[in-house]
Order: sequence, then C-alpha cells, then structure tokens
Amino acid sequence: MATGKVADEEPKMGEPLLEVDGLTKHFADSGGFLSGVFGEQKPVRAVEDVSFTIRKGETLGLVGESGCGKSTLARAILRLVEPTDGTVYFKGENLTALDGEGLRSQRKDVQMIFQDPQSSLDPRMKIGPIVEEPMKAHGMYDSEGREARARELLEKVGLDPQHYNRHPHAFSGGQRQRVNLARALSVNPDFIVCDEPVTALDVSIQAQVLNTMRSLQDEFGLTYLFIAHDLSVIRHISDRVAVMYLGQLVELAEKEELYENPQHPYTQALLESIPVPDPRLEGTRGVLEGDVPSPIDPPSGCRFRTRCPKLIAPKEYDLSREEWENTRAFLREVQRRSFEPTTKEEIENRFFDGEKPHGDAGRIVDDAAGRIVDGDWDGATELLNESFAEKSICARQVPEYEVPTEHGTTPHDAACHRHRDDVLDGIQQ
Ligand SMILES: Nc1ncnc2c1ncn2[C@@H]1O[C@H](COP(=O)(O)OP(=O)(O)OP(=O)(O)O)[C@@H](O)[C@H]1O
Repeated sequence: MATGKVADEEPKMGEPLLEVDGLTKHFADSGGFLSGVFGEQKPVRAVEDVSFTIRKGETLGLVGESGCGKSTLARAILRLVEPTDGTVYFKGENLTALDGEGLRSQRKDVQMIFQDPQSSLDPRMKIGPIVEEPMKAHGMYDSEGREARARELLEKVGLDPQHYNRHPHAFSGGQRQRVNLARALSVNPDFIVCDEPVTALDVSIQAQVLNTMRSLQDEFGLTYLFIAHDLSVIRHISDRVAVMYLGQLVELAEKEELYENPQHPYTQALLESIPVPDPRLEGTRGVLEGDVPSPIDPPSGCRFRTRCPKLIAPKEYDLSREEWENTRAFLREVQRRSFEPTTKEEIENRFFDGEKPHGDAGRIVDDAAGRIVDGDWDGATELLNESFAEKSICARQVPEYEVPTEHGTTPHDAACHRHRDDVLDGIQQ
C-alpha cells in the first residue's frame, strides 16, 4: 500500500515519534455571560507549558479530572486549535510551523477518534463510504481500491464486511466506535489520538474495544495518545501514563510504576478515589477535597497546592513535623469552613491538642481562631493563606523533578517539591 513515506525518515519502534515541548493554549475568551461586559478579559489558561515524548509503537495514557485540559492539549497537538506557545515535532518535523499543504499531508499520518461514536458518524451515509471518506480526501486509490480497503478494514476492526451498505443507526455504540477506528485507519496513519473513545460505552463493551485497539496497534505498528478520566481504562491500555491537573502534567511514568509507586499527591488522591472493590468497605477512600480552581486564575507555583494534603511547611517558622501537620489541617478545615466555631480554646484543643505551634506561627493561629469566633471566616482564611500557604515553596516555585524509578526502566517525572533534596532531608517538612 503506498504511503508516500521515505523509509529512512521513519522512526523505528521505541524511538521518539511525537515530541511536545512547552505546549501552551490560552483561550482569549472564557465565553461566560459577562464576557466583554467589563472590558478586558483574562485568558483561560487551559494548557500551560506541557512537555512530553511519545515513542513509536507505545500508548501514552493521559488522565485527569474533567476540565483539566486533556482535550485542549490533544487538539493543540493536532492544531485543531492553534497553540499559544510551544512546539510539536512529529517524526522530527515541526507541526506548529507547518501551514497549508504541509499540515494537510501530516494530518493523514495523525488521526483522531472522539468520545461520541454517535455524533461523529453522518447518519445519512452508509458505513462503507464513511470509512472511505478520508482516503478520498487524501486522493488515495481509485473507487474500487477504496471499497476493497474499506471492506478489509471493517473486518480488521471486528465488523462484518458485508455490512458495508448499512447505515450507522443499525450499529451499537461499540460497533460505531469500531467504524470510527476503521475510518481513522483507512489513511494508514502512524499516530492516533483517542479522546475518551470508550467512555460512552458499557463497561463490558469497553474491554472488547480496547482489546481490538491493542491488536490493531500490534498489527499496524500504531502509536496512541489515549485520553480518559477513568484510571482503570488507562491501566488497561497504556504503556506509560501522564497525569494532568489544571492545564499541566503533574506526573509521567511507566504504567506499573505509576500505579504501584505514585509520587505526586494528586496522582495518589486519584488512585485512592477509585472505588474499592471490597464490598465490606463502603464508598470511596480519600476522595479529592475541594473544587478545582479556575484556569482563568490558577494558583501560583504548584497548581495542586490549594487542594494538596501534603503542602510543604514554609521555612520561616521552623515548625516541627507535628506542629506543621496540625497547622496544615487547621488551614484546610478553615478554608472548607468544616466546623462550628465555639471558643478559641475549643478550636485550639480540636486542632492542636491544646498546644499551639511555637513562636509567630502560634500567634497567627491564635489570631485566626479569634477571627473565626468573631464570625470573620474570610479574614481567618486570608490570614492563614497569606501566612502559611502563600509562603510555602509550593506557592513560590513551579515544581519539576525526576524521581527514582522502582518498577521499570524509563524516567519517572513528578512535579512535586517534596522531591527536592532539602525537603527529602527533612529541613522543610
Ligand atoms: N473554546 C474554548 N473557549 C474557552 N475556554 C475553553 C474552550 N475550550 C475549552 N475551554 C476551557 O479549557 C479548560 C480545559 O477544557 P478541556 O475540554 O480541554 O478539558 P478536558 O480535561 O478535556 O475535560 P473533559 O474531560 O470534560 O472534556 C476548561 O476550563 C474549559 O472550560
């Protein structure tokens, strides 16, 4: 089958296929009802300074809560939205610099599958011609050749080639997603971005579609960027996993390493939020607390710090581990207003076992407790944020570290300051 590629230009299995460097996407307008009413709008910082590499033949899973920027990242890689900054190299070619014909021909090598198999198939068209559409657009084969390839691909994705003339409504959700797969494969791509491709399917069907995707990957040497918010789906399909939070990657490691040795508090919280299969244990453990902050005004430093249960102590108070743990718990509960204010003494007993931290930190805690008793929750929150949260290294520097790998051979990156040498030595904890 003619692909138009020069053999020596092709990366070999395991070599970098896609290299994303500092990719950033800001949307100028949040689209809210107040847009434009108050003049200048702050941009929505949907994706900020994201870098990673995908090697030929692998599946990189991309996971994170809804709204963290996964789809925008995928679209910016494919230039379905224009990146604000950063570069994307595909087979060594800078996609962000391509225009017109160059971009069009690269788009053949890079395909995308979306979440909703229903709306991505034109209900008026038969599935054979649907699969043929991209081949037609790229001028591949004559009409007989296209039909032969469409039938062959329908079979490869697990459908009956005899169904070539049926309309999408005759197919189940899983089958429709298989039609999408056949369509994406028709132009012989190297790389497929799969944006929540099985999310809309029943769990029993999900595994079947994922297994088909795996065997197609082996057969055609495909590379996948696989987006999902479901950690068990990601575990099923990925070789390596990237975890995204509020527009940034917080952790990236081989699958086993990530699941067995998670190093970022956000990844740990996500993993602990997976429902426990043991029926004796009710509900979920360690569910993430608080809301995701707005990407219009994300927290400084580590973006997860406002929800992080492991916020690092500010150096200046020289607190013991226990003093800081109590102060941090107090800060979080005040932010969440999770208790009824009574007296200062009762608050201090509750959070500090009657023994406030020494020095300035203790005086600040005392002041905050006084404000709460007076009903001034905002004042107390502001004081604690200013005095503790904002002074933490977590608020002052953007973290980026490589950490030791326990399961696997490739680097493990975790964007958490707890991996700083001085923090590991206990100086700041
Ligand atoms: N065209 C747009 N204009 C303005 N803001 C946008 C636009 N597209 C996305 N956003 C915002 O960018 C952020 C990231 O959205 P995105 O859809 O990439 O997240 P996601 O992780 O894929 O979420 P989901 O899983 O719900 O699709 C969100 O705050 C979203 O509201």
